Amino acid sequence: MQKPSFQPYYVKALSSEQAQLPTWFPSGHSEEFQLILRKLFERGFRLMRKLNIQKGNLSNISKNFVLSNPQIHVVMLRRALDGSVIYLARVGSQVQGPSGFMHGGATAALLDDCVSSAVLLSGPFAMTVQLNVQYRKPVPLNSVVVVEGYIDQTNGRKTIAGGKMYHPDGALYAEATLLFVKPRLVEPKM
Ligand SMILES: CCCCC/C=C\C/C=C\C/C=C\C/C=C\CCCC(=O)SCCNC(=O)CCNC(=O)[C@H](O)C(C)(C)COP(=O)(O)OP(=O)(O)OC[C@H]1O[C@@H](n2cnc3c(N)ncnc32)[C@H](O)[C@@H]1OP(=O)(O)O
Repeated sequence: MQKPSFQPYYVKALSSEQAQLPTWFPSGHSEEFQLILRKLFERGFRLMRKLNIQKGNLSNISKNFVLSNPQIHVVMLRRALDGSVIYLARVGSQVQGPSGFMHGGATAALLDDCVSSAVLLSGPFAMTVQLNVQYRKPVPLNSVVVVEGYIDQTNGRKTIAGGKMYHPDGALYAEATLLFVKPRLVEPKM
């Protein structure tokens, strides 16, 4: 009798998620694709549909500079356990800074956006007031990068958060610390 083949849960997850993935992403059969997502699934991240945040007054958020940029294709994942967010992004050839490499401002924008998503999805509306980026290695154009955003601590209206951008094999490109402030409630005039 033929044994049923063992199919890890992420393979099933991948096949149901694939239909939603953008066409730029490496095909579902490519090893790179399977490997990146498998590692993220194993760490508890799950794919988020942009559709989930395209409802009502949140619709403008996915139109922002990073998420709507045709040169920065983003697939968003989130881990319910701690609210961390991952952007799996493919950086196009026109996001160039130094020849052949990604512009540092675009790196900062991607980090800011990913960490902002983690903050916004986990709590009340807050804005970035400080962003400190450490650039460790130049990011090649036309490559897939993993961007991770997480919250460190919240104290009153202030939230300290962090982000990392790395190659899918784990090599660090950049890391950032951010301060978010929830705007003061403006008292209505009587
Ligand atoms: C609407 C609901 C949204 C729900 C979203 C749901 C899902 C989201 C999903 C996906 C999201 C995707 C992407 C995210 C989208 C965009 C990401 C981009 C993020 C950005 O790109 S965002 C733009 C750049 N960002 C700014 O444009 C901010 C300009 N800024 C201000 O608009 C004001 O700054 C404000 C209103 C923030 C605060 O003003 P305020 O008057 O309410 O507060 P105040 O001044 O009193 O400061 C209170 C305490 O923060 C300290 N403090 C303030 N600033 C500081 C600083 N720079 N350094 C150190 N400490 C600072 C003070 O020292 C004081 O501290 P203390 O209390 O200890 O004295």
